[in-house]
Amino acid sequence: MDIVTAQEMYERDQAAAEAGLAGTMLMENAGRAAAYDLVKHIQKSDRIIVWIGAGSNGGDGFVIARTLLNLGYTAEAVQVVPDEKIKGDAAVHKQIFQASGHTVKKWTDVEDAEGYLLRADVSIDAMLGIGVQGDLREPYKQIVQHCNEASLLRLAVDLPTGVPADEGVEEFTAYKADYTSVIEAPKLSAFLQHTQPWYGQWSVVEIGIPSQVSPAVRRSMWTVEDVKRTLPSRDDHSHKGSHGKGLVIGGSLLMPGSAAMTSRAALRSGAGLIAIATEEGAVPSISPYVQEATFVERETMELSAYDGVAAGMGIGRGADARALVHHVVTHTKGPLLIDADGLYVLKDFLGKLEKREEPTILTPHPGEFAHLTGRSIKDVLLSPFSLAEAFARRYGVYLVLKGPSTIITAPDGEQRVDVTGNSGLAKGGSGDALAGILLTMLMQSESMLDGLSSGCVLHGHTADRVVQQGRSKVDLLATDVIEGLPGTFRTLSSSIT
Ligand SMILES: NC(=O)C1=CN([C@@H]2O[C@H](COP(=O)(O)OP(=O)(O)OC[C@H]3O[C@@H](n4cnc5c(N)ncnc54)[C@H](O)[C@@H]3O)[C@@H](O)[C@H]2O)[C@@H](O)CC1
Ligand SMILES: Nc1ncnc2c1ncn2[C@@H]1O[C@H](COP(=O)(O)OP(=O)(O)O)[C@@H](O)[C@H]1O
Ligand SMILES: [K+]
Repeated sequence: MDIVTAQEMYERDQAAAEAGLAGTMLMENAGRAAAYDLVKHIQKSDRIIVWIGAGSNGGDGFVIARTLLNLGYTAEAVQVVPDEKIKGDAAVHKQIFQASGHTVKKWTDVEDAEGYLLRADVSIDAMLGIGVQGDLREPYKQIVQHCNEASLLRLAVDLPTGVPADEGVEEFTAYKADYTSVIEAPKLSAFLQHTQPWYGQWSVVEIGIPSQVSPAVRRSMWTVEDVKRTLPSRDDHSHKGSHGKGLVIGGSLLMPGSAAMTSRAALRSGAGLIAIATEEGAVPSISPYVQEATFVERETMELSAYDGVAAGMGIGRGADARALVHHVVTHTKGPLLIDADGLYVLKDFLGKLEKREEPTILTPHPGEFAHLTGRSIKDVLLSPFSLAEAFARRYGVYLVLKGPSTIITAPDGEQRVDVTGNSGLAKGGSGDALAGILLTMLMQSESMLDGLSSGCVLHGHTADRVVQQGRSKVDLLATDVIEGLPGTFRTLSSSIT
């Protein structure tokens, strides 16, 4: 499913119009689709108020109110702006609403809002959508404030009023939705840490824009269904060499667990062979947890003997670590993933990545990405899509920017978003497990972007499954996720069980 900016959404609208789908038709589709989606959250006995704003989001509101009334719900349509502001397609739908025998109520002052809210169980926000610019003006601001304070169910259409569609906007006032029925495609703000909570839960309704005429967007969600579709199959005649021979360069005397978890996660994800290059003194602490792995000495490791290398977890941030990562970046000829401490020390010679001919994969969380880019974490969280794209293009790398919504960017700028996972993963070790899964995926997948995207979903989806099946978000450990992988593989593909 594509993820769009406001501009890209307007371009779709335009393409649909050129294909003959008039704006009024699209608005009818949008309103009806949203109404049928929203009623899943409404009881027949609920009293509903539909707030209608000045633009096309308000137009959707007239269609929604008419559909709800037709279905036998008790709904009031409240236009929050003067009549002259209702124009174009929205005016057509207002006309149809009235011609259907319904009355348009008006919001005139703040007491009105309180009165309406006192009588309602459910509020549907069809005030503003992707057209919002800057902070809310009156009367929207007051109405939003009253709605947010009232004890009722808050639903929204397309976007909660006031939430910007795009990234980069820090300050805004917005309607706090419990659920949002998103029109046609999710907007960037549905995935950002500071805007996503305003949506509540959300899902997307299809409104009839022919996908063949929609301008291509190189940004989409990657889901469990996509993993099922693209997961590498395990050939009956395969041998261990067929599934990838990987090297994990990680761990140290004080941080042995990281290398153990990355290696174990790689093996649990199907890697054929895993070798570990760690500090000699750490070997006895690591080997009991991954009996299947072999060990190689860091001084003599043969970097070109592997189908994939993952480096950096638990190596520390001192001069030795820096020299190690420098050596690895210079001499590894195959695909190379760098994580954790490796990213920290990489900063001084990032330029070297541009010269690599085989894929480089960097897997920072926002703090590590801020360090790599010299930006603040706040900036990273405000504009992760554009910063990730610029960085991936500049250094020619695959960038996995981790978080509740993980953004995977290819060197050509194509982006995927993984929304699986839960706050149980916000715990040391989760990133190490992910690095191991990704190491296997990068060795086995025909498409690097598909493989990395699937690796992120395998990780998050497994955490979700394990939490549903006995663990909680409080006690979940990275090792639980690793040991949950077999269950995930069993549910994903009958050909591998
Ligand atoms: N493909 C599409 O683009 C479709 C869009 N539809 C709906 O149309 C919406 C977009 O319509 P519009 O472009 O009219 O945008 P909006 O419905 O968001 O409204 C824009 C209006 O709000 C006013 N406004 C902007 N910022 C404001 C602020 N800070 N305070 C107060 N008023 C402000 C503007 O002056 C303008 O009148 C979508 O969100 C969706 O709900 C659907 O009807 C059908 C298809
Ligand atoms: N609240 C959350 N919801 C979903 N996934 C999360 C959440 N917090 C963290 N994660 C995931 O957990 C992993 C954490 O990685 P990282 O920050 O590198 O952890 P570590 O410090 O353990 O290496 C990432 O895959 C990230 O997407
Ligand atoms: K809205």
